[in-house]
Amino acid sequence: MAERVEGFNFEQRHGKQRVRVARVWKTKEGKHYVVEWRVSISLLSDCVNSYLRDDNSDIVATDTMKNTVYAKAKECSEILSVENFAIELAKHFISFYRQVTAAIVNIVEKPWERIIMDGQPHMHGFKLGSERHTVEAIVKKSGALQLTSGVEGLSVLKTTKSGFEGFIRDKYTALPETRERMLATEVTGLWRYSYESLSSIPQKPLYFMERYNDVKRVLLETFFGPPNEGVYSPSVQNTLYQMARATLNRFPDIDSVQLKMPNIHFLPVNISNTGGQIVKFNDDVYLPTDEPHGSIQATLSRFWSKM
Ligand SMILES: O=c1[nH]c(=O)c2[nH]c(=O)[nH]c2[nH]1
Repeated sequence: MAERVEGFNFEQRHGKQRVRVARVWKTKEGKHYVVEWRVSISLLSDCVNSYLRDDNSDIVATDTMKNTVYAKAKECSEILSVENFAIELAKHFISFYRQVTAAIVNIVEKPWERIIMDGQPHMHGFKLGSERHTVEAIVKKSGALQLTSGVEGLSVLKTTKSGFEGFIRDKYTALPETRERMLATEVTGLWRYSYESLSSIPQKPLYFMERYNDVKRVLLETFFGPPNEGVYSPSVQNTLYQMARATLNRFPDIDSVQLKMPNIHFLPVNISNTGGQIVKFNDDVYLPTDEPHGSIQATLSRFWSKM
């Protein structure tokens, strides 16, 4: 989106980051639903004069963008997925302002979950869960759409069925080979949907919310394996690939999956003093660490995907 300005190439965008909004919906029967979103907006718009001279006549004020988040939240009279809210916001900016050629809306949803008390879902009580649902919607004036959903902070750990063998050994290698270790990671996932226009997205208001839960389930099932036997992981790399592949195989409307899976190490504890060994590691006592950690990431796309 570069343009030529005074003999230079010039690219610009402006927006409002981290606008926080919560929205509550209440049914006649007294059941409440709540979402909390952190919304970031970035507009590609023809407002080059504001950079070149004292002329703000083409600027959509970022304060207006912030207000729009609250106004649109108010307008949503029915519960909707974070994806649909992002698309609604983006649609507003590209259709309302002649200057705006594309809107990029990123939202992170805070994981408020209905509390269950004595097996009974509470009508208006919620507690904070852990992993967060994310979305990026890019909408152009033409109606072209790029929709990417994701999950962040999905921390998982298994205490066995993980090993790491057969890697390069050289004069700096100290890591022993093993078929028995802990495997822990914090998954960040992004998946791009195949819908390429505003008119092609599914009409069901909670479609993408269900997809989010289904993708998470497939990622977790693949990471852990069946409850009793589990599944052996020969490396984080292989497990990551299996997770990405299972997602593409299961969901035909997802074209591309990116996974980041840091290898969070649990170090075996062995302690001795001159009197002998105080703690001898027997796959039982570990030193949990967060630094340093391995970093493993990959993107798997269908051949025809544009990601
Ligand atoms: O699953 C792993 N992948 C690696 O690339 C790696 N490197 C390492 O030291 N341990 C591990 N484990």
